[in-house]
Amino acid sequence: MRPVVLASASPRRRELLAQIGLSFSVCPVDIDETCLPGERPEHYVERLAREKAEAGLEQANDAASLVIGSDTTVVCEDRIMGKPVDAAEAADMLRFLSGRTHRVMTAVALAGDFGCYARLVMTEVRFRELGEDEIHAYWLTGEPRDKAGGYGIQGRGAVFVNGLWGSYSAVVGLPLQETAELFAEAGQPVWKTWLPSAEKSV
Ligand SMILES: Cc1cn([C@H]2C[C@H](O)[C@@H](COP(=O)(O)OP(=O)(O)OP(=O)(O)O)O2)c(=O)[nH]c1=O
Repeated sequence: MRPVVLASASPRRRELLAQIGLSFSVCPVDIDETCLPGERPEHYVERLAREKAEAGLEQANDAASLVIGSDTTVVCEDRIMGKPVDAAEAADMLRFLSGRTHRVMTAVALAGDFGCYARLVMTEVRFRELGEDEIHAYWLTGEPRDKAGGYGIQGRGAVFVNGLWGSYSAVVGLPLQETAELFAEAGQPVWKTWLPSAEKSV
């Protein structure tokens, strides 16, 4: 397997990638995440995932590296939600998501000497009705701060969710099945890393 780099500062993406058995290094990148005028959310998330992967490849010392970039955005009735900047914005997002079904859009991109491959994954998540007191208490836990839509399904935010259709790992930040697909497309199937060393060359 070629050297794998995760171009992300997200601890969730790190945990998810480790889950499928890959060895990798982490190299966060700093890109402009401004949405372009009139840009559709699905184009926006895929563009950012590609830009993160490509910026990571530029930073990597090894030209043989495979670099992963990803982006997650919550979309509810054409409202695009990134990470809340403060308590008021977080509460506003959660009030809007309350009792509704929203879409979590996550794109993953893999950049290497072959170019850049990407996948866009859409997952529907339904929230039950939320109360003002729990919205306030949830902010105080610190969990909403660094998460798109102001919640984390893998944490306390799980108690808000009463339905999910699609990819759980994509909601948390990295769609694992699609990530493995990109590695296979790049000629580096993930399952080969699971083999004991003696069988790796087979
Ligand atoms: C909806 C949802 C999002 N999130 C997180 C995943 C992402 O880390 C974050 C969305 O922000 P992103 O801008 O996609 O990613 P990031 O800034 O955290 O990391 P980087 O750009 O360096 O890769 O929201 C959860 O952890 N749980 C959830 O349920």
